[in-house]
Amino acid sequence: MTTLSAIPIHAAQQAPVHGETARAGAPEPIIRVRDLVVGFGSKIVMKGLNLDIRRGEILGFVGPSGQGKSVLTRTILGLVPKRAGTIEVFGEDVDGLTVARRRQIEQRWGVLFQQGALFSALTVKQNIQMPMREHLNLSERLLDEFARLKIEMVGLKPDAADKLPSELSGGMIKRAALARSLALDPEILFLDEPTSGLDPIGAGEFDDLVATLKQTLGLTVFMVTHDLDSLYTACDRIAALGDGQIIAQGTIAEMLESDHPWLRSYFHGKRGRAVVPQGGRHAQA
Ligand SMILES: Nc1ncnc2c1ncn2[C@@H]1O[C@H](COP(=O)(O)OP(=O)(O)OP(=O)(O)O)[C@@H](O)[C@H]1O
Repeated sequence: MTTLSAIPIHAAQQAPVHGETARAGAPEPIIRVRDLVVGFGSKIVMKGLNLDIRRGEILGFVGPSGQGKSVLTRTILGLVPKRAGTIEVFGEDVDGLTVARRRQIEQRWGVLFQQGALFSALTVKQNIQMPMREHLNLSERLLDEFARLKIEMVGLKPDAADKLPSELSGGMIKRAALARSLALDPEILFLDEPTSGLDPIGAGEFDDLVATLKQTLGLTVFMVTHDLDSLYTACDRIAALGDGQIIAQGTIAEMLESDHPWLRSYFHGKRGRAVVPQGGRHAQA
């Protein structure tokens, strides 16, 4: 690593923010959702949901299809309006934020949406640099150096920098999109089904990468997933959504003990049973 690689973008570019708590001493949880109600027309998707995302954890978020996992993510990100309830991010109620403060907070999270979302006309390097250009005022030399670091961080070869998304495999696209979500050195990563579309080996490698990044960068990760392997190998805790509320949360061991019918069929059904013997790397976290 070069000396430059040790410089966090935050330190170089972002002035301390009023009321900011230092990263190491921040209060838990990093995100706190209370009594959340979200709906579209007459359809109510969140019915008084409560959830904490704790600093430094990988929280796997599961639940039947169409129950609102993506909607919750998008609501926390401010992309879907809520009807009631509170969302606190980094200890601040998002309802009270000024536009400028909101923008500062948005720089502290990275998002990897399910539909990849790399710009097809831009190279990997240009994709990664896009959030940096939008939020930071860096020289071209620093932009190139930071993009190079992000590419290295996600395990892509340096020559991926100048490739277009169409020249990459599915796994490489996921890694490039992850590199872009890390562009601003976020504290939280939101991953929406990050291993969907990957073969089991590629998915396992991606899970390992996320777990490694969590350790090395001190990230908090909120991961929407249907992937049982991810729950066993990467997640510290799991929260399950059902009928607009959290029906259970805890370690994989605790989820396995749940009597809830959906959780029983999810974890103890045919696919769940197939995964159990190979899992457990993080089961006792
Ligand atoms: N913009 C929208 N307008 C109307 N309804 C919406 C909108 N976004 C989501 N919904 C509805 O909200 C519900 C929850 O959708 P969501 O995509 O969050 O489910 P999910 O749990 O992530 O599903 P999956 O596991 O299949 O990805 C669905 O019934 C969906 O049709």
